[in-house]
Amino acid sequence: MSRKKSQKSRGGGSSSSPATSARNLPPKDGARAGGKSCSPDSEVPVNGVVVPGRPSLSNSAEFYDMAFKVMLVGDSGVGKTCLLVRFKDGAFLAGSFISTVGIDFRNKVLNVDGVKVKLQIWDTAGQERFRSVTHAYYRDAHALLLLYDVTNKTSFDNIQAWLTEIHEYAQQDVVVMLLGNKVDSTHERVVKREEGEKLAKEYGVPFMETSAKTGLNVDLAFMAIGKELKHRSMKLPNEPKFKLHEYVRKEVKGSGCCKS
Ligand SMILES: Nc1nc2c(ncn2[C@@H]2O[C@H](COP(=O)(O)OP(=O)(O)OP(=O)(O)O)[C@@H](O)[C@H]2O)c(=O)[nH]1
Repeated sequence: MSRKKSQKSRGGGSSSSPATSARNLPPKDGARAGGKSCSPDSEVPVNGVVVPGRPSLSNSAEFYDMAFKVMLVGDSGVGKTCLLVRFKDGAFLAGSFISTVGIDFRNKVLNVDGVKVKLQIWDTAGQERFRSVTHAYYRDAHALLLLYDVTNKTSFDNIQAWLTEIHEYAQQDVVVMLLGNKVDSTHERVVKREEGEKLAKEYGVPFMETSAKTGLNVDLAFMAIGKELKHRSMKLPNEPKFKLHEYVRKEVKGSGCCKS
């Protein structure tokens, strides 16, 4: 599958403008990027967790102890690619919006309490026409970051439909986190933080507002997922149970504050 993006106007929704150009993305780990090898590292899934048989090298040539698959989902234009690029490269892809075609992944190894946790992060296309492609990837996902755009009410209204889709296609115990992105756009905001919080509470999922532009809460979102997955898979006898909701509540920063 190609990871080229088709250019389209801003404003979200699921229009399907024809492809005109590819975005000048930084190099990616995913196989679909520039003809690099597509197969993830030689890892053996054990109880759904990808555990290397020996200290392993990831695509990004970093050792890790355990690996998990994380998917970014949500309407087209909510900022999934930008969130991933911010997390992976610490950069923001400003300029014209070029929509993802299909699906692609990038790796990042996090140090979670002394354990090297590799997140293989799949960036999906939000456009309706790619839905059947992304459905196939839900099954293997350990965590899903579900995004809406705080400046786009439709993307927020569609969260319910995304959750229904997740319940239909993902594993029952998949970790889901709701993210309200683009909080830097204060003047264009149409979805209040309280609305996001209420919806997340209704569905029992952790919630935070993020900005791929400023970096607000971006590292935190992935670290929270990494911590939850690591604790689930290790379950050390003397270790207190990790409480994802509590961790997020404690660590999250408000949009008026600082960078993550
Ligand atoms: N102000 C602001 N703009 C953002 C932010 N994140 C993304 N954008 C902009 O929103 C547009 C869409 O971002 P993408 O990351 O391509 O959106 P996407 O969810 O990957 O879209 P699809 O690939 O179509 O699914 C781009 O013009 C970005 O520059 C953010 O945090 N703040």
